[in-house]
Amino acid sequence: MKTRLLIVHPEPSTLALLSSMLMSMGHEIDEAANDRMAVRLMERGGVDLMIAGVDPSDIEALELLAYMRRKHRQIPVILMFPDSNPERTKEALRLGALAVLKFPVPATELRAAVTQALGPVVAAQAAAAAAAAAALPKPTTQSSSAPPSTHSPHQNHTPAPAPHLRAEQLAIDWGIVGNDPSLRQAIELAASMASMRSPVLIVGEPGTGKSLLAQTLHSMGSRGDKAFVNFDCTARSEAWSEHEAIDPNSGSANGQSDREWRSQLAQAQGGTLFLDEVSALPDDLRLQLLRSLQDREFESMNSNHNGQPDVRFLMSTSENLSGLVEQGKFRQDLYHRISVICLKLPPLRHRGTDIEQLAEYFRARFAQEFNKNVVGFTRDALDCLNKHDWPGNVRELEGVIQRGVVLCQGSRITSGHLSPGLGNPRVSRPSSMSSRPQLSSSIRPLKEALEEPEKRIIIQALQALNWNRQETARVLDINRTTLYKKMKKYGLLVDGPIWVN
Ligand SMILES: Nc1ncnc2c1ncn2[C@@H]1O[C@H](COP(=O)(O)OP(=O)(O)OP(=O)(O)O)[C@@H](O)[C@H]1O
Repeated sequence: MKTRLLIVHPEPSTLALLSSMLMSMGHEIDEAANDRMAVRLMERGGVDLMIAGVDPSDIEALELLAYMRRKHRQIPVILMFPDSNPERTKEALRLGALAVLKFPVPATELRAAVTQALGPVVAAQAAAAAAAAAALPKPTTQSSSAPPSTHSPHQNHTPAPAPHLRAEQLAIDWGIVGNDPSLRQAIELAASMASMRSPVLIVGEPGTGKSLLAQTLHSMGSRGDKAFVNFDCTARSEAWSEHEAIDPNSGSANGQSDREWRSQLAQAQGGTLFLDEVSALPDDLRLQLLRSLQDREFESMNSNHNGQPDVRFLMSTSENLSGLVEQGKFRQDLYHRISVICLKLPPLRHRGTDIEQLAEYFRARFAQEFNKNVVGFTRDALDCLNKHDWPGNVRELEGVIQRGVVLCQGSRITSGHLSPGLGNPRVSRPSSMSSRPQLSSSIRPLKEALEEPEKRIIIQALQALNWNRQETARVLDINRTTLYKKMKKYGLLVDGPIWVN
């Protein structure tokens, strides 16, 4: 799939230089010496990215950008200024420029900016190709408020409730592939609150795209050009439990958590602090979070800023937080504050045709990355993908397709290029895990073969101990974080499908 770039610059020699820098990436290039020519080429259609060199001191420097935002909102624009001009840069970013580079620009930097800008475009092309390949019924003019249909990969391509253009649009705008109604609902809700300051909790199984959605929510809003600080609560909790094991006297009393919290807030000043897997946040930091949220409420009630850092909190969880509250394992007061706005991401196995769209997207991405001429999938490979349960959700699919592209010697990925065991009958979910998984008799890598008995032992212990993790970790003689990670890996984290509306 070729992408077309439009380069705009008044200097013919610069135009030629930029074209030669980018042509080697395999893009088709159009050139325009001025705004008028650029507009004409835009109206002809087919352009995926505009790169324009402008003089920031020129009063009309941002006219072309403004035109692009008015008429071609989805097409990214990269500007190049010959001199640094922070004021104009800020204005250009506010108007919607994807990036402002200083010209002359090193070829590597320019190519990196172009690759980044075209990521969503490639995703959109892949989504469109996947939709076409799946030969879905023609989209109707159904409105997006129509009730969402329930999708199952077993259903034979139930017509999607909204036009596929919609999926394309999502991919173009935010690099999120998928047409599932619940996914779309979550993204639309995210878009509507992107510039608000209120905390948002993103809920979904591991690998469903919670971090991607958090990053998108941040980038879409008014804080998009400020810091996005990702705080991995599980890693923090693990580091902390190791520290405790070495020094049992250390803890919150020594003020370390206070310093750590302040440092995170300082880093995220003006932007977003994303607490990934918030239920793993250690108790002392939960208290810090609660205080920060309370201070925020106090501040807005009194409409004064009492020196609190200006940080928006986004959080994710793959656990049933209300269940943890009931079991006394998560503070109720904190839960009420963080769960006011809750975005729910559906598991991949409930997302019907999204499996094929995502597979096509990752195939295109990895084929480009590894420079391989892998153009699609055989029917048996698609059957395998559709039959699988995807406990690791989109992340698992991404890994499977990456492997498929690497192993594929021909032009299409076959079932043989996919992971062994994929397409076997679906494994049961945590709620119906009474039966033991069968051990395969085929010879496989040891690490992979050991996963099945490990999973079975963990399930047995959890069931025997009524899913009490602390007890289970004690009985299995592993620490709680290790148990948590293994549960996450095997798709055992969720007590019930809390993200299904
Ligand atoms: N709809 C999507 N379109 C394209 N890529 C996606 C989509 N959803 C997830 N991904 C990709 O799948 C991978 C896993 O996504 P992400 O890390 O956001 O999941 P997560 O729910 O935060 O996982 P975890 O709970 O394990 O932290 C990432 O590489 C992400 O870019």
